[in-house]
Amino acid sequence: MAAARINSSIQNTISLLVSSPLASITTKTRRSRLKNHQNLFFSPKSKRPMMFCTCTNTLPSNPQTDDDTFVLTTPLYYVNAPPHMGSAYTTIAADAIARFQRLLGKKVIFVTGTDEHGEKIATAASSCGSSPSEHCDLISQDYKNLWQDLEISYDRFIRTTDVKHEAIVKEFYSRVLANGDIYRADYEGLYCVNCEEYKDEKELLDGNCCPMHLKPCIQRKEDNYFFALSKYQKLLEETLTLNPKFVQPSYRLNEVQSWIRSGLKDFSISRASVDWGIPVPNDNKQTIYVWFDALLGYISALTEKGEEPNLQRAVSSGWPASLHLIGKDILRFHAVYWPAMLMSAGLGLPKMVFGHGFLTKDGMKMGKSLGNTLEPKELVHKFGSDAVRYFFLREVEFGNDGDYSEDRFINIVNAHLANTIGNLLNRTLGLLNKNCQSTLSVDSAVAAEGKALKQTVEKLVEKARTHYENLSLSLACEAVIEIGNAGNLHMDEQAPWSLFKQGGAASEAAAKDLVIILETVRIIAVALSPVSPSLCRRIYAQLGYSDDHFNAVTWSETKWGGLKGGQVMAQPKPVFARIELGTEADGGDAKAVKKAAKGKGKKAQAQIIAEA
Ligand SMILES: Nc1ncnc2c1ncn2[C@@H]1O[C@H](COP(=O)(O)OP(=O)(O)OP(=O)(O)O)[C@@H](O)[C@H]1O
Ligand SMILES: [Zn+2]
Repeated sequence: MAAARINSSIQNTISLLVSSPLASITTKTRRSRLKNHQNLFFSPKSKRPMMFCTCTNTLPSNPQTDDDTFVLTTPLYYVNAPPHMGSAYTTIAADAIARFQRLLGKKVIFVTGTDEHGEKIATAASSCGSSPSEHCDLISQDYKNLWQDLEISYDRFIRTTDVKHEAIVKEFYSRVLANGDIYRADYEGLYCVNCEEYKDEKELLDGNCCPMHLKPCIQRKEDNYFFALSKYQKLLEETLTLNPKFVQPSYRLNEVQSWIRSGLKDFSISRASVDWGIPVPNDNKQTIYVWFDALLGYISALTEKGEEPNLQRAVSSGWPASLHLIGKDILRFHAVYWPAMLMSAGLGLPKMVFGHGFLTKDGMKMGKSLGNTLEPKELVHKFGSDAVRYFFLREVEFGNDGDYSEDRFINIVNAHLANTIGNLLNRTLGLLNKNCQSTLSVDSAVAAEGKALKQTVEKLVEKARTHYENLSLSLACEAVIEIGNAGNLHMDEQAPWSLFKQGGAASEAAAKDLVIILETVRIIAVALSPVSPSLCRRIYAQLGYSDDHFNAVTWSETKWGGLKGGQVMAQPKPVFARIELGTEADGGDAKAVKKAAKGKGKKAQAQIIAEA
C-alpha cells in the first residue's frame, strides 16, 4: 500500500488511535494487562487463554467446544467459477479430519460453503449473461454436487447470500463500530480484483502485476469505511507469542509474525463501486468488503435452522472454531485480519489456522483465475472417490506444495489400495473360503497369541492416530499402509496355503493365520476410513459386517480382538480393482467397470470384469 493515501477526514482516526487503550502502554504493562485482562477468556478445562478482546461487551463462547465439540471449516469458496481440484483438496483434507474426530467420539460441526459477494462475482455473472444471484445458485450447486461425488460429510453449507448470514454480518459490523474501530476515509491504491485486495506496490511484479494472478492491478481511489487493524498490532503479536500453535504448520508462523512486525495498516471494509454485496448499516451507498463479509460465514453457519439469527446464538452453538483449514494464499486474512476483527467484536479466536500448500501445474498455483485447473469430477469419474481422496492426501505432504501426474496417481493407488490392502484381503478370504467354509476358527485375540504381528499392528495404529491428530495426513496414510505391509509379510512367511495341504495341526495353524490377517485388514479399514471411506465400508462388508455396524465404528475398534471365532465372511470379491493404464475402473463401481471394459479388446474386457 505504498501508493495508498489516507486523508484526514481522519480527525476521527487520530483520536481513535490516541484514545486506544494500547497506544500509551509499555510492553511490560501490556503483558501484565493481557494476563489480567477482564476479557481474556480461558478454556474451562485446559486453562489456556482462548481469546483476547478490547471490546467491553464480550460474547461468551460455547463452554463445550474445548472437549466435546470439534468445529472445523474449509474456506468458503468464491463462486467466480466452478470448483477445481485445489478447492477439492482442502475439502477432502477437512473431511478426513472431520471423520477422524468423529471416530474419536467428538461432536463434529464441519462447515463449508460458498463466498458469493463482490465485484469478481458480478463480473463473472454478467460475462455469462446471468444475474449475480442466478450465477451464485448455479455455481454453489456445482460445489454441492462435487462434495457429494467426493463423499464429503459436511454438516453445514453456508452461502454468504443466505439471509441469516446478512443478519450476522450487520450485527458484527455494528459491534465493531460500537467499539470505535470503524472510521471513514479516502483511499487510493493498487487493487487486484482477483484477490479482491489492495496490494502493496513492493509485492507486485513488473507492470504492477499480481504475483498470484499475473494480471495488472488497477489504480483505485475510493471513499471507504476502514477497520482500525493497526490498533491490534501489539495484541496480535502477543497472542502469537503466547499461543504459537495458532498458526500451523509452524513454518508459516514466522511469515505471519513478520507481516505483523512490519506494521499493520488499517484496511478498507466497504466498497462504494460494488453493488453486489451486503449494504453497510446506515449507508446503503456502500457495500461491505467481501472478505469482511465472507469470514463471518464461519460463524453464521453455526446458527441452527429455523432460529432467529443472532451472534449470541451462533457463538453459543460452537464458537470458537477448533480449526480453520485454508490454503496458504489466504493466510493473511485468517491469521491477521480475522483475529483482529474478532477481538474488536469481543468474540473468541479460533484455536488453529492451518495453511496448507498448493496443488501446482507447471510450478504455478492451480486456480480459477489462471484457469490452469484439474477437473476433480473427471478424476472421480475415472478412478473413483476413494482413489482420488487417497492419492492427494497420501502424495502431498500436508502443508507443502504438490504436483499431479497421472502415472504417479495410478502407481500409488494400485500399489497401496489394490495390492497392499485389496489383494491381501482377497487372497486371505479366498483361502478361508476354500479351506474353512469362510468361517473364522477362533477369536482373533486367541489366534494372535505368541505372534509378533499383533504388537506391530498396535504400534502402527498408535502412529497413525498421532499423525491424524497432528494433521499429518500423509504420514497417517503411510502408517496404515505399513500395517498392510506387515500383514502381507505375515502371509508370505507363514504360507498358509501350503500348511493347509499338510492337514492336522498345520492346518489349524494356517486357519489361525488367516484370522490374524483378517483382523489386521479389519483394523486397516477403521484406520483408513477417514481417508477412503467407501473402500473401508466394502472391506467391512467382506468381513461379514452390516452397513450399520460400519456406520457405528469408532477409533477404539482399532484395538486388536474385534473378529470372533464363528464369524462368517462374505464371498471373496475384490474391494479395489487395479487401474490399468488406459482403463477407467474403480473396483467398487460396476458401472465404471462396464464403462472401462466397453470398446476394449476381448482379453482386456475379460480381465477388467474378472478383477471386478
Ligand atoms: N491450487 C490449489 N491448491 C490447494 N488449494 C487450493 C488451490 N486453489 C484453491 N485452493 C483452495 O481454495 C482456496 C481459495 O479459494 P478460491 O475460491 O479463492 O479459489 P481459487 O481457485 O484459488 O481462486 P482464484 O484462482 O480466483 O484465486 C484456497 O485457500 C485453498 O483452500
Ligand atoms: Zn491477485
